[in-house]
Amino acid sequence: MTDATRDFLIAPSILSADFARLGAEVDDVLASGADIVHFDVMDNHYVPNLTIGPMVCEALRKHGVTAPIDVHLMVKPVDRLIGDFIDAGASIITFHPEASDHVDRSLQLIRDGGCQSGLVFNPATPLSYLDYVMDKVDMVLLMSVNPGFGGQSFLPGTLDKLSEARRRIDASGRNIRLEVDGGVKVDNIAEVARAGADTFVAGSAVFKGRNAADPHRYDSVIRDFRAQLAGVR
Ligand SMILES: O=C(CO)[C@@H](O)[C@H](O)COP(=O)(O)O
Ligand SMILES: [Fe+2]
Repeated sequence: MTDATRDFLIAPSILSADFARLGAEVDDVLASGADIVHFDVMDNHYVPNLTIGPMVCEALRKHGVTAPIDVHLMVKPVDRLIGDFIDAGASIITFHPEASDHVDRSLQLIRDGGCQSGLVFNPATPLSYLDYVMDKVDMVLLMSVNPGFGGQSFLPGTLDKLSEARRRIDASGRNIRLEVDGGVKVDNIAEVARAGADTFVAGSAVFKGRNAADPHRYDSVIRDFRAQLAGVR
């Protein structure tokens, strides 16, 4: 495994940000040390919640956000929105394989649009969806909660699944990120990293963790995450 594949990235989920001041929230969290912006798209069909779409992604780019935007599509069908998010400035687009009739085609659409591609696995979705498309994914995202809402508790069964995903990624010899999403907190991030994750989505933990002295900064919680990860390297 190369060092590059184990660089740890912190990806705050803006689902838990203050939507009334989203641009400023994204600026603040990036200035506080976050690496990438996790952008949850929910359609009230594939998941029982409704959030934000390509116009908001485009607005963040126009606002001046230059960090990678990691679009997590929880929508069905997926293909038309892939094109819209490519045009809106997404950097990474992941989708749930059950929500696409043609997984290979959806992955290819993302790559053809110049974005990094990935598959998302719900807690009960088997990793076998990777079997014939490993060469078409740049990211594997394991849900550690059932998708649809922030603020849920980490499902412990995810740890073994992360180890299995890490084995598959290492065996592929490709530089594929292993992201985890749901219930990641300061007190479990080290264990999650030890199981094989290198990219950590955290919504409520980050946005409820404003600095006590300055409510526009998140340095202290992001520093706490990194301190935990430093012990894992
Ligand atoms: O995709 C989702 C939920 O479906 C996530 O990205 C959540 O937004 C993570 O929130 P926390 O569990 O970290 O609060
Ligand atoms: Fe997400």
